[in-house]
Amino acid sequence: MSVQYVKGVGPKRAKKLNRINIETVNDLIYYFPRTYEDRRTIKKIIDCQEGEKATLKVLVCGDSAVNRPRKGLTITKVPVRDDTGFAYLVWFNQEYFAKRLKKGQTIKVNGKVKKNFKGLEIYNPEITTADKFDNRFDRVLPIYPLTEKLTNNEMIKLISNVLKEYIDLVEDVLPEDIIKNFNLWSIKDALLNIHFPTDRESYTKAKERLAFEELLILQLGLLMIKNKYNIEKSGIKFKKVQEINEFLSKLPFELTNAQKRVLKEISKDMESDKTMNRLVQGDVGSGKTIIAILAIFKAVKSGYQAVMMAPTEILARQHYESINEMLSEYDIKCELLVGSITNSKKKEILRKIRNGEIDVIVGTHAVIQNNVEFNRLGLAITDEQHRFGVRQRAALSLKGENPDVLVMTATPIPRTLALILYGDLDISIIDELPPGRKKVETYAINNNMKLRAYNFVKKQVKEGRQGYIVCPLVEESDSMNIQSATELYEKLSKEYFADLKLGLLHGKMKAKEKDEVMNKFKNGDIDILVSTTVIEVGVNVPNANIMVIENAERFGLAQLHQLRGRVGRGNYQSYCILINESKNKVARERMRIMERTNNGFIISEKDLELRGPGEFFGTRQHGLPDLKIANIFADMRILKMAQKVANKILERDPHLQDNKYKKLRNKITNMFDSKIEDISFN
Ligand SMILES: Nc1ncnc2c1ncn2[C@@H]1O[C@H](COP(=O)(O)OP(=O)(O)OP(=O)(O)O)[C@@H](O)[C@H]1O
Repeated sequence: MSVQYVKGVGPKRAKKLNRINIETVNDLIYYFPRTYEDRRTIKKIIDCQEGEKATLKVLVCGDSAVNRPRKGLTITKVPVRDDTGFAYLVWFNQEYFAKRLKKGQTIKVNGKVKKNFKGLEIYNPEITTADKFDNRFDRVLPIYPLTEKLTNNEMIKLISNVLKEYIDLVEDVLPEDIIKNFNLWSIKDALLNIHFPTDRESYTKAKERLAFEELLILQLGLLMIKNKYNIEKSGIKFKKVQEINEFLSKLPFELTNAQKRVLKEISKDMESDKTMNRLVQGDVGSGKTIIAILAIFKAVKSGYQAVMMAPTEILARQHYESINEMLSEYDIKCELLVGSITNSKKKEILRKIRNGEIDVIVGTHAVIQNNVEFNRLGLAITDEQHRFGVRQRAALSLKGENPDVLVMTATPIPRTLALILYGDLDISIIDELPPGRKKVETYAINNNMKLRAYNFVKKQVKEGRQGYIVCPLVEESDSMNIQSATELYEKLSKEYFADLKLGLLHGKMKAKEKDEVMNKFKNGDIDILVSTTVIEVGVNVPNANIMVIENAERFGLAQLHQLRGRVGRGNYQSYCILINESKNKVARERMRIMERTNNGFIISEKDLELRGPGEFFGTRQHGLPDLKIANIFADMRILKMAQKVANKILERDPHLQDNKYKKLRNKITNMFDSKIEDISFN
């Protein structure tokens, strides 16, 4: 039912709610607070800390003073005190508050504490006269994510209306035995308390129940996909290929121990009659590509075709080049299939894939289009770098008669977490870098030192190296990102680096232009590449040894690590300079982590520790469905519990056929966007 019909909403508010993706009554019920403010405890003035939000009970002890320091700014101050000290209530452009207050009145206030040389001030406080009950005070107040012209108080009203009217209609999807065994709250209690908890405990119980439900649905879905692959169809049995040894002996390097181990795991999977569904996780530069090439080699020499899908055209082309270079002398035919090739060429390639003249096809999503038909697809590799997802993976493997699937990713996450997150895949980890790699020296600096950083870049270029300058991330929109990249490029070409050759790379450029720029950079015709994060994934130019990242504080640690991985790929000492404009403590700590370590697994662990609420290093990056309330990192305990339960349920009822799972089944289909044919319910 449309949210418009909830008491207090109406067509106008409904529009505002639509903007935050609330369309139905159900959406509103499931619109959870972003945080809570505990307004039950009254603080004393003497105990107030700088920056915190505090609730105080104070006596108005003087008259208000209004100041107009400049046009458009009115500052209103009211002196107050309690038995421990003195403070000012301060409002900006809200004169009317002061008018309501009289000397000698006792009030409750809630606002942000500011301590400075003038003493203690409370900024823009909400107020209530102490004798009157006010539902914004004396309780745990939910704080909702809002949109323009929709206040938190309005939101609270709407939510309490919707709960009053509709809570009894919400169905519990969890079967009774699970609720009982795990001592969980009913869905009704959970929803009431997640919005309006009376204390910490009721919040915790509500959150636990909702997170458990969400994670159980996630785990069931993932495990069902995995089981579908593993149990129901038998896969291809690839041969032991002797030529691989010859291939390996001709490589200019020896595989690292980690690469050898992972290769063994893959070979074992490929030689068995079960379908391989394996994730290879490796830190940046750990040498995943060669592992993919070896798997392709094995597949083709066993008489099958292989396909590799990359997230961007640049990367597809790069993979194509390395694969072709290494495999062509073994009589293996490779082709590149990307959006930008001409129609006639495309037709020819499609024909050759169909009749089996091409052994290996490398491309972007172009390879999952309907018109691509393989002759005998045996191996599907996706280089995900967190851009693809469960669905694309499934689409690719549907192209063959149950081909083996290999997923490569360079987003290292702790193993325990990976096991759960990638519930549908087995996992191999390359946790060792090739010998001789030098640690990328990383420095976080502030804006004042930017010129020195640029000079350092210049010095490296004069010595024959190349560099990247990564533009700040503008979250609002893609077009703003491009604008900022273009502006920076123009500024730098005219000013600091007028004597050097600069290139610009961003996501909205035509594939052909991007290619030209990348090729020029690879060939050394561009000294410095100014770029958005399009270079984040996989680009390999070993002569580039320096990277400057502007506004580094806006990037996630995992992303900074990925970006930094573009340097330090050759024999030169490499550098990464992070320009951090934030004075925020967490931002500084994050920069320090980047300075201290080059190990992606450690970085991801630290990232988890530091991540505050609101910061999003969540499921979307991993191609998994969005979660509303559970946080796979913070709620590890619940996640493990959900995984255990999911396993138990599926052991007894692999397709969830029992009627008591009916509602759960619907939820699973919804979460996985209903499209996955791979979840089999019968
Ligand atoms: N065992 C090895 N010894 C020496 N060099 C190696 C070894 N394995 C791979 N390399 C080289 O290391 C470089 C990086 O490898 P590759 O491009 O496969 O990294 P990657 O794991 O895909 O990293 P990223 O995720 O950053 O793209 C390549 O130039 C590759 O030839």
